[in-house]
Amino acid sequence: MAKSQFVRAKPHLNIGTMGHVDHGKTTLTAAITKVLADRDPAVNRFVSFNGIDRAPEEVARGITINISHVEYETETRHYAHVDMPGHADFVKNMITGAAQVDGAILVVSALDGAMPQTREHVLLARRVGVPYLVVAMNKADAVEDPELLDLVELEMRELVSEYGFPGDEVPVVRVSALRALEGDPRWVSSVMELLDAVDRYVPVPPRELGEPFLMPIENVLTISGRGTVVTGAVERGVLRVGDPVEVVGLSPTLSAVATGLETFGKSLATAEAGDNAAVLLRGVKRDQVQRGQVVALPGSVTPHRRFRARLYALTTAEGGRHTPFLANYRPQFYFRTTDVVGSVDLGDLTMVLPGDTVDLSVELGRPIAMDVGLGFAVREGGRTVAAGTVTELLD
Ligand SMILES: Nc1nc2c(ncn2[C@@H]2O[C@H](COP(=O)(O)OP(=O)(O)OP(=O)(O)O)[C@@H](O)[C@H]2O)c(=O)[nH]1
Ligand SMILES: [Mg+2]
Repeated sequence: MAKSQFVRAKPHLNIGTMGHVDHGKTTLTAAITKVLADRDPAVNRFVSFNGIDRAPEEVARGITINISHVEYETETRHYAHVDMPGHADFVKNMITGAAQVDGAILVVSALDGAMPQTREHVLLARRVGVPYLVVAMNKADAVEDPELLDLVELEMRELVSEYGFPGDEVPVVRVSALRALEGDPRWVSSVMELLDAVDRYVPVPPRELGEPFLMPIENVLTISGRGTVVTGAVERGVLRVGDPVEVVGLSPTLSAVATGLETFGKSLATAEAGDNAAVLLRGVKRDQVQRGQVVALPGSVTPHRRFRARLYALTTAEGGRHTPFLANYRPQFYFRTTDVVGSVDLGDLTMVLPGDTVDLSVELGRPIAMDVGLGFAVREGGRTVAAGTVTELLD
C-alpha cells in the first residue's frame, strides 16, 4: 500500500526535553501528545509513556536510555520532539539529541530544583548550539508551598544565565506532566501554557536549504524487500528521491543513491534541513553503514582524523577536571551522533588548566566527516570536561 504523503502545511521545528534523571521528561513528552491529541485528534496522536521508553532495559530500569522522536502539531506549527535521557551514563545520547534541536524544554522537578545533569545539560545545550531554552518546572502538583516554587524558578533563571542564556526572558512554566496525562483540567492547561511559550518564544530558525545536503546517521534499519534505511535529522540542504549521495566517515567513503524518503512514516518527495528523515539507500548493505557516519552530497564533505581546534576546558565548578591535562591526553571526542577516542597535541603549551581556552591539534582514532566550524564535546570518565570547535582541517 502506498504511504500517505507528508504535507508541509505549517512551519516545522525540532524541539526536545532535557534535564536531570527522573524529573519527568518522558512523562511530559507523553502528556504533550495526550493534550494535543485530545484537542485536535485529526492531526495529533497520543504516544503513551511506554510507547516512548520501550526498550526492554528502559522498561526494566525505569529510565530513558535512547533518544526517541515523537511528532505533534500546535495551531501554528509542526514539531518533531526528541525525548532525551537524563541519566549521567547516557549523556552521549543526550548530546546527539541536543545537536538537532531548534529549542529545548529544560525539565526540572520543582521538588528537587537544579541537579547535576540539569546543569550539565544546560552547559551542553550551550556548547552544541541549542539557541533557545524554555523551562518546564515539573511536578508542581507535588509542591504545596508557592514560595518554594518561586525559589526554584529563581534558581533556574540564575543557572541558565550562568551559561549565557537570557535568564530574565526565558519562559519558566509550572506544569504537572503526570496530572496532565491523567486529564486534570488545571494541569492540562499548564501543558498548553508551556506549548504556547514554545510557540511564542522559540523562533523558526533560518534553514540552510542552499547548502550541500548533509544528514548525520542516527540509526540504521533493514526493511525487508526494500533495503537499508538510515535515519537522522537533516542538518543542511535538500535531498530529492533519486539523488546520488555519499556515506562519509569511520570507514572508506561509499557511494549510493537515495531511492526513498520518509518522515514519521509518511513519504517525502524531498527531505530538507530540519526534517527528521529516513533515507532508503540503494546498493548498500546493512553492515556497510553505521551511526556516526553522515549521508552527504557527493564531494561536499570529507573524512578527517587530524584537525586543529579551539577548546574550552570546563572549570571544576562546571563539572570539569580538578587537574590540568598534559600532552598526549586521550579523552573521547563527541561529534554529532558518535564519539571517538583522540589524542591532543598541545604544541608549545605544557598543560591546559580547567577554565583555559586554547588552540591545539587533535588526532582521532577514526576519521569523521567534518568541516571548519563543527562543534564537539570532550568527555572522560562519564563527564564532560571540555568543548571545542574545529578551526582547521589537517588530514
Ligand atoms: N508528582 C509528579 N510526578 C511526576 C510528574 N511527572 C513525572 N513524574 C514521575 O516522576 C518519575 C520519573 O518520570 P520520567 O518521565 O520517567 O522522568 P525522565 O525525566 O524521563 O527520566 P529519565 O529519562 O530516565 O532521565 C515517574 O515516576 C513519574 O511518574 C509530575 O508532574 N508530578
Ligand atoms: Mg525519560
